Amino acid sequence: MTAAAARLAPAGVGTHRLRIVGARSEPDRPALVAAVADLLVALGRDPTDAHLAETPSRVADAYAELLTPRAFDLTTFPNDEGYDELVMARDIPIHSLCQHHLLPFHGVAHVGYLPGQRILGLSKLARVVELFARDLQVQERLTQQIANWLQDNLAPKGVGVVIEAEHLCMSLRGVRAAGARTVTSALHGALRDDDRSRQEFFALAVGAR
Ligand SMILES: Nc1nc2c(ncn2[C@@H]2O[C@H](COP(=O)(O)OP(=O)(O)OP(=O)(O)O)[C@@H](O)[C@H]2O)c(=O)[nH]1
Ligand SMILES: [Zn+2]
Repeated sequence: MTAAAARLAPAGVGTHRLRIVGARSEPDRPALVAAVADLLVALGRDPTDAHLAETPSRVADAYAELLTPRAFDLTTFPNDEGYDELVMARDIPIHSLCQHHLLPFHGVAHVGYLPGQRILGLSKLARVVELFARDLQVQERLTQQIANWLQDNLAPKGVGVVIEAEHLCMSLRGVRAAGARTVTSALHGALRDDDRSRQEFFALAVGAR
């Protein structure tokens, strides 16, 4: 998925930076523009209408933006003080596109880890969420990808991810269960295997509301 195939050395001194670039193929813009123009015609609309004339290119740009994660530096620092409690970023806004209906799902992600030899720049937790959310997704895979990636690239003692999201395909159409939120989780290391750490993670992630 990313250029971060090289695992960050878990030990070592100083600040480490690893450039992360989403490696997904770029959408074919001309094909996308033509497809949206066809969609408008199929919907019985006049594509020369002043409001619709530029819609195919706007929609193409919108999809390209929604499906392209921003590149970032994965910055880590030595855990000099041996901090050994959870680091938790709660309520990270998350937006993605449902793979089944191409409609948005959105909500919040709670991402935590138990540091090993290095700690992560805090903003990077939200950046890793975006790295995988800007894709055609199902919520279960998205949750696992974030947890797996952090486990592989940060080598912490444990990682936990919870996502709470509303799927517009479930609220606007179909079953029309407006307000229903789907909750998924993925755990690694001590957050999966150690009962106390696991309970603490879930208490911090979802218990405090
Ligand atoms: N597991 C999972 N299912 C999802 C996700 N997003 C959407 N879906 C579901 O994908 C399913 C597709 O089912 P289908 O029966 O083929 O589609 P449909 O006829 O449009 O289904 P309804 O939404 O029930 O009208 C639906 O139940 C959606 O709610 C997701 O992130 N994870
Ligand atoms: Zn859907």
